[in-house]
Amino acid sequence: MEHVIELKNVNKSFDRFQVSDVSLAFKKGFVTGIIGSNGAGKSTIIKMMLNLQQPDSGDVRVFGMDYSSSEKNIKDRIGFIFSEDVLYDELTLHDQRKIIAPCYRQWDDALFHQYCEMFELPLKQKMKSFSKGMKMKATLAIALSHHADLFIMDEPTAGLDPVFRREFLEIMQDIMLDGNKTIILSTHIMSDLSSIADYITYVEKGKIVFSKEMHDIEENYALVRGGIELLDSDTEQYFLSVKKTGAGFEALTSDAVAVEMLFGANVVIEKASLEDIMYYSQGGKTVAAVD
Ligand SMILES: Nc1ncnc2c1ncn2[C@@H]1O[C@H](COP(=O)(O)OP(=O)(O)OP(=O)(O)O)[C@@H](O)[C@H]1O
Repeated sequence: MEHVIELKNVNKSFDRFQVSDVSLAFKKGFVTGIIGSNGAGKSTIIKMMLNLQQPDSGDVRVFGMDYSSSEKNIKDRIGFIFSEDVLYDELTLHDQRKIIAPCYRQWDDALFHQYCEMFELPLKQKMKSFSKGMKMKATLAIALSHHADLFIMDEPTAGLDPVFRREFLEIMQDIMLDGNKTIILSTHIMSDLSSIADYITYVEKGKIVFSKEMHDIEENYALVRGGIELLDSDTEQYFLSVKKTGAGFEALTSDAVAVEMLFGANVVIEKASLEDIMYYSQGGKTVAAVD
C-alpha cells in the first residue's frame, strides 16, 4: 500500500510544549481525521507535514519525496486549508487568484470560478469584508482548483454554518470517488468524521494515542457500566480508563468482545463515540490496555 505521507520519529519542541516521537503513515485513497483536545499538537503536526514548521529531528516524506529537495513538486500536489487567515485582507479574491494560480502547474480557472459561484463568493470585494465562513470558503475554492492529489486541512469546517458544512462534506466525498485522492483533516466536530473518515489519528499532549481504522474503533471501543465489586487489579486491565462513582463504574475499553466474555450480563456495554473515547481517555484512572 502506497503511503502519501510518512512521518518517522518526528520531534518538535517549543518553550512549553513538545511533539514527541511521532510516527505516522497515511495511505493513498483514504480520509484520515486527526482528533485531540485544544493544544494537543494537531496543528503543529499538520504544519510539519506541510513544511510550514520544521521538525527538530525525524523525517517527513510526502509522495516519497523530501521537502529539502522537492518542496515545489510536493506543494504543487497539495491543497491545504487552515482555519487561520491565510489570505490578504487588502486584496480581492480576484487578485488573490492572480497571485496564487501561477504557483500551481494544474491550476484550473474554470473550476475556480465554478466553486466561487457555487460558494457565492464575490470576486471583486476585498477579503477584509468577508465573514469568517466566506474566508474559509475562499480558501477551500483555491485548495480545490488545482487538481491536488492530497488535501491537508486544519479545522476546515470551523466557522462554517451547518448547511455549508454538510455541502463541504459532500464535496469531500465527491473528491474521494476518484480513488487516488487522499484527505487528512483535523477537526473538533466528531460528527463530520463519522461520515467521511476511514482512519482516525488521536493526538494528546504532543503524542499519538492511536491511529486506527474507523471501522476498528466502531467495532472494538465501548463504554462499560457495572458495579464496583466487579473491579479488581485483573479486571481493570481490560480498561483504558475507569471512572468510579457512587453508583458503580464507567469505563472505556478497546476490546468490547473480551469485556463481554469476561463480565457477560453483569455489565452494560454500549458503543463508544469518538467524543466518549476522548472524554474517558482524559479522565478517570488510566491503566494499561489488554491487546
Ligand atoms: N510557534 C510556536 N511557539 C511556541 N509554542 C507553540 C507554537 N506553535 C504552537 N505552540 C504550542 O504548541 C501547543 C500545541 O499547539 P497546536 O496548535 O499544535 O495544538 P492543536 O491541537 O492544533 O490545538 P487546537 O485544537 O486548540 O487548535 C500549544 O500549547 C501551543 O501554544
